[in-house]
Amino acid sequence: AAAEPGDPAQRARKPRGRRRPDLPAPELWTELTGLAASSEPEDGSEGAAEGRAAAVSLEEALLRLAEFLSVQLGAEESCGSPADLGQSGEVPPLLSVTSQLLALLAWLRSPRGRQALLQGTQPAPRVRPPSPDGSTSQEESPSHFTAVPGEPLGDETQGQQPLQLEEDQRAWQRLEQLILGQLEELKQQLEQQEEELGRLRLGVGATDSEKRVQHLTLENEALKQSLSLMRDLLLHWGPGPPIRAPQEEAEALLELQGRLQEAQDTTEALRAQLGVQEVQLQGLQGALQQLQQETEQNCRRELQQMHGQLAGLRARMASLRQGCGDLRGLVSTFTQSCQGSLSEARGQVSWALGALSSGGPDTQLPEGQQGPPAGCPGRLPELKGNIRVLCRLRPGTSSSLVSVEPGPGGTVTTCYRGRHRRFRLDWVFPPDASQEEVFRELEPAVLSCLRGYSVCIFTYGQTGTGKTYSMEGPPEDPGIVPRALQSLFREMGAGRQHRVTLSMVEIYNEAVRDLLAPGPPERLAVRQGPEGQGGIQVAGLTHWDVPNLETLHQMLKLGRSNRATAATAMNQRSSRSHALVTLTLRAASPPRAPGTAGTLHLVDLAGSERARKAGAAGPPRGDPDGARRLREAQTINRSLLALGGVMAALRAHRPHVPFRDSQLTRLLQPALGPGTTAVLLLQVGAGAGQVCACRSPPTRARPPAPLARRSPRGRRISGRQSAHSSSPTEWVKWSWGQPGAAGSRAPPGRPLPSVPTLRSPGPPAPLRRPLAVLHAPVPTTARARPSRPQRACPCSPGSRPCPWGLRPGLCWQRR
Ligand SMILES: Nc1ncnc2c1ncn2[C@@H]1O[C@H](COP(=O)(O)OP(=O)(O)OP(=O)(O)O)[C@@H](O)[C@H]1O
Repeated sequence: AAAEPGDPAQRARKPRGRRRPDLPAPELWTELTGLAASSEPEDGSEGAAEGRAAAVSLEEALLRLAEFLSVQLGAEESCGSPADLGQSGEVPPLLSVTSQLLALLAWLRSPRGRQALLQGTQPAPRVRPPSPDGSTSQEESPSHFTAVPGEPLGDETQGQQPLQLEEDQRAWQRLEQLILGQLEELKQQLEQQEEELGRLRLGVGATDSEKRVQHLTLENEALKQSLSLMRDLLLHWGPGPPIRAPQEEAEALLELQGRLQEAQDTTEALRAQLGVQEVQLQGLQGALQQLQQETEQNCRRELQQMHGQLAGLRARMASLRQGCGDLRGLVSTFTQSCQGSLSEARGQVSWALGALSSGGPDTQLPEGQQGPPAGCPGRLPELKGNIRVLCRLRPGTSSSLVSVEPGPGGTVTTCYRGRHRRFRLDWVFPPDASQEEVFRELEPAVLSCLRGYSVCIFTYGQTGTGKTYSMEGPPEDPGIVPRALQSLFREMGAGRQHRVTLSMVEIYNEAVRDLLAPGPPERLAVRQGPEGQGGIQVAGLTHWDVPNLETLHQMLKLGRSNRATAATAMNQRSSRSHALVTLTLRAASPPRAPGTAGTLHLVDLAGSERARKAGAAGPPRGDPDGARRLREAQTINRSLLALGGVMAALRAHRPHVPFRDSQLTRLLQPALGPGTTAVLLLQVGAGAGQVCACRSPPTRARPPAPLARRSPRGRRISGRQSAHSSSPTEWVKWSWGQPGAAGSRAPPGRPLPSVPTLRSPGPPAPLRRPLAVLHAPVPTTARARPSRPQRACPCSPGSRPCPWGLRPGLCWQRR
């Protein structure tokens, strides 16, 4: 190497333990192959035959070395250089071994090497293997071997043989030490690998660990090959005399093999452990996922259960509240009933005392006046509750939509969009219930008016469900109103002690109108009565004394005919207004205290309706009928909503009851207040039968030709006043008054009804209400229509004459 400084072997020897960056693996391979080729003797001397054996062995060694290097390089290329193993500048021991071998080859190429080869199969003893640190000392450098090829070997040389042998022996010992050093390095590498394996056992990551294991496996393979190569070289080139070194080496090799085996076993065990851990990890992940899903499902289920329980609790609380309200109502009703009984007893006692004292000592009370009037069954209405709700099903109602359990405390079950709801009511009438059956349940309440009670019966329900049928009924099967009147008059008997007055109003589009007004229809004002008199007053409302039942029927018929009706998609003759019939029964003689008044309100409410269903929605542009129908439906629904609000407030015993929300509730305020009895007949109808019998599209009933309305003074009624008469509905408003009165007209094709003898009730009698009726209605002041209208309406600005000829304060313009 010293002789040929440019030899690649020298370059390979210099950076011992260091990678040669200037010599890539393929070039190294080429260099080694070239060396192998050049190791053959070039001169073809006689030593060639002997040297061939050494050259062949050397070639084999070189081929093995090349094979090893290829394995090593392949391992490095496939695995890359791991960061921890490939520390910068760290060269695998195999390359160091390679560099040593290259140094040896370089020496063999030198003349001295060749000479040594010629002398025997053993390698030249003067080879100075590099020191373990890679440097070659000056005295051990190949330059120390100064033999020249071709120089004859004399006796002097032979005399120096023991010395030379000794020197060779030392050189071989150094070589042995060097190899042992290499082996030490290999051991250290193995220890490092073991450490790496230990680190892998801690488990960093599956992918990195696998890579590391693969890399270490390849390293192990390479080391194994390196070891076997070294062993072969040692066996081939190793010194003969020192027997101990090969043995130790063999032991060391065995130990190393054992370690290698151990490392391989550890690697295998680690790999198996990794596989097991991966399986366990997958299992754990699956279990975790399943656990999450189960937890989520459980949470959802529990949440739903909680929601259900909450809804149940809410419903229970609502029913408890309702029950509490009912109980409160019962208690208050009972208290009032007791008070009523007491006051009645007091009244009877005082009347009896008065009668006895005025008659003299022998006076006896008439037999028939000792008890309450016949047919008045005690205090049944009060004990049944002051608000009772009955229900009647319209014939033809589909049983799949509405099913009932009829009778007292019966139930109505509705099915709407698959949702069933059940309602318990005071009484439920089946669809085939007759008018007689319905009235029988209401009769006690009706008759209680004779004892001074205020009773209100009204029908409520969707349009076309039979409210008017139940209330009025056809002539051949009369409804509640005719039967109630008949029953009352029958109870009063021929020699009746009551004065009966009648009033009848309708609420059309929130306007209160007198259906029995002798003059043209007018909008009446509803006012709160003066302090002390209480109740509600309707200014201008006529109250008619009714002498007998026939007159009463005629008047009701007249009022009905004046009511606003119209054809809708759901009812051919739909009531477009709320109708209120009020009958006041004032006791005029004993046994009742004079002036004691009972009131019976019979209310036929307009039907609640959906504009779309009733055909009122979406009127074609410019269709005034459709627009009016829509407005009617809106006001009807609004007033019914207000009625619902009032009922809810009464039921909940709220301090404020919103009576003022609509004209309907204002008018009904006296009938719904404390101490009164209200009976609500709920009309229910659903299914095909509910639809109007005439399946043809709703025909616009042609209103009768407008009457030639004229004021009593002969002026034409126009503009806003005549809007009433130009209504599209079928109602006909016509003035009705004393025969021959100005403005009396019969509608075309309609005979004038036989006019009963009416008389104005005159100023109201002083009011004496029974104590039980705390808020009995105060009859409004009956206003007799003046026979002759005033010439001018002083309430209008500029003394413009009132077109209706009304008295001052009643003119609509002023109002
Ligand atoms: N119980 C019944 N038996 C026989 N026919 C009935 C019954 N109930 C209702 N009808 C019929 O149903 C139709 C509609 O009834 P009605 O006019 O009384 O309904 P309504 O509820 O007053 O409607 P609206 O609110 O529109 O005035 C009428 O032709 C009536 O004869």
